[in-house]
Amino acid sequence: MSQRFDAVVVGAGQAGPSLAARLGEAGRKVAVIERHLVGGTCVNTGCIPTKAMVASAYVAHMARRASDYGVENGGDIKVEVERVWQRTRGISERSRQNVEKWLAGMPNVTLIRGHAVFESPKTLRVGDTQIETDQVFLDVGGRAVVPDFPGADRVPYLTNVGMMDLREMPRHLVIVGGSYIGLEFGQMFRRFGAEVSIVERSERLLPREDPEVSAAVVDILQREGITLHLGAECIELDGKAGDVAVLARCDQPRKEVRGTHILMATGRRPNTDSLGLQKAGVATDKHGYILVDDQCRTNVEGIWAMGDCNGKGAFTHTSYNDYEIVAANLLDNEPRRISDRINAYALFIDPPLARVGLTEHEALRDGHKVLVGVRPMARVGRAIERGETQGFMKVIVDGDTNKLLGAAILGISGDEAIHSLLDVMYAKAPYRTVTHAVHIHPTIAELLPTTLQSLSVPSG
Ligand SMILES: Cc1cc2nc3c(=O)[nH]c(=O)nc-3n(C[C@H](O)[C@H](O)[C@H](O)COP(=O)(O)OP(=O)(O)OC[C@H]3O[C@@H](n4cnc5c(N)ncnc54)[C@H](O)[C@@H]3O)c2cc1C
Ligand SMILES: NC(=O)c1ccc[n+]([C@@H]2O[C@H](COP(=O)([O-])OP(=O)(O)OC[C@H]3O[C@@H](n4cnc5c(N)ncnc54)[C@H](O)[C@@H]3O)[C@@H](O)[C@H]2O)c1
Repeated sequence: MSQRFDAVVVGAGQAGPSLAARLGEAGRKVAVIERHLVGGTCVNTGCIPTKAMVASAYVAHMARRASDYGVENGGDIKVEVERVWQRTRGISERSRQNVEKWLAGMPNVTLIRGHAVFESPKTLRVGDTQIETDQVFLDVGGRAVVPDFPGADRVPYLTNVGMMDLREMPRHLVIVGGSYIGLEFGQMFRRFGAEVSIVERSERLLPREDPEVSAAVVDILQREGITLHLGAECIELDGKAGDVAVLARCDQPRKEVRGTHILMATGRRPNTDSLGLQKAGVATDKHGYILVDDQCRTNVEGIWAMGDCNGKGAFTHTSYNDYEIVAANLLDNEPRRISDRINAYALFIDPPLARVGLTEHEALRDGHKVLVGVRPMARVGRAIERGETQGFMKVIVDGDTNKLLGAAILGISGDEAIHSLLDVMYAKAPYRTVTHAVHIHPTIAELLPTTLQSLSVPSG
């Protein structure tokens, strides 16, 4: 069978459905091809279910701390794992169903289920169906990458996908990789009652962050009883279901961390290896990320790549922004670009780590005249009143231009408060815009002006 569309979107993750909607509204006949679950990683096995679980873990944590607030709840807290999963699944499934309904109601858009492969730049195959089109928009995302550790072929392990199907509470979860996935799952499972060990190759957690950020995150996790093994080299896996071990062979002395379950959180790779990109002539880098220009165009006329698969971002908001860029250029005559994007993300441990722009290290490396302001959360009224004073806020300003270069807020509600700095950075306004703004009392953002009034040249 053969079908013809004006445009084909491959992947119904964070960029694809929104672009399909715009193209359909513009009168184009559009196919969206999805091989698995509509909504992609974020909705089904990523942001949405993990943040739902983080919320359960937070409640468990605060319930244990209830008496700090003068509330007695009768002693031991029991986490009913099956109910946590039911709640999580419910939230994720409703989100997926909403996207499915949205797609089904889009004018001029057809959802085709199956795995798409290029046969030529303007021809794709999905099973027995050949699809001819003028334009292809790839939004194929990525998946967990598991290094070729000795033992990985015989020792059972989980990735973020398997974590969603777990039905029992691990007695001891051993996590390889101490970054977003490892730290978010690590803290939540510790709060659910599991023993948690994290094995990380780098000498410090989150090595891309400034050292005091890494140190504060280590402190937060260790206070909750998470065991960290940093600088772990030459990892091997051993054992069988229910009794597994992660070994760091090159360490002196050699390390062995035994547990009941292993979670691999060692990064992701793009889903571009089974897409037939060679048949279309689409170029990738050596890791398989599709090479794109500043407006998500590949090297082949009529083919675009958006989201995690182009390697220009690894977040839901960057994937969605890629859609906005493509739509603006194609449909609105507005030349939006990836390079206009300011790096921003949050690590959703509790308290969260929110980041925008450059770290202090990056700002110094780039030759800026760096000024830094720091304020511990223990000196932020709202954090004191809430009894959640871990962490600090740090702002980085260019002393020549008076512009904000970056910020980190490791602290309660930092993931929200940081947007008042991010928006000023997008506006390219001087940092004094923030110091002159009157913020609401008592909030976390209220102390951002004060932090900016304490700028000085960093000592180290
Ligand atoms: C555990 C976890 C937690 C996360 N938490 C956050 C968070 O809190 N905040 C945040 O911003 N980001 C988070 N992320 C990252 C976020 O999920 C991704 O950046 C985002 O989903 C990328 O969207 P995408 O559209 O590029 O790809 P995806 O969401 O991966 O969608 C790609 C889609 O393409 C389909 N597909 C692939 N190949 C084909 C093919 N050949 N034919 C047909 N269909 C195909 C896939 O089935 C999938 O549905 C998290 C990720 C993980 C794993
Ligand atoms: N809050 C969020 O926005 C959020 C949450 C979860 C995931 N994500 C996305 O998912 C992606 C994947 O997250 P991730 O944490 O798996 O990957 P990552 O690439 O961020 O980190 C991988 C970690 O594993 C370590 N590692 C790699 N190889 C190792 C080895 N051989 N031995 C020991 N340690 C090793 C690395 O040093 C690193 O710390 C991220 O890029 C992120 O964008 C985002």
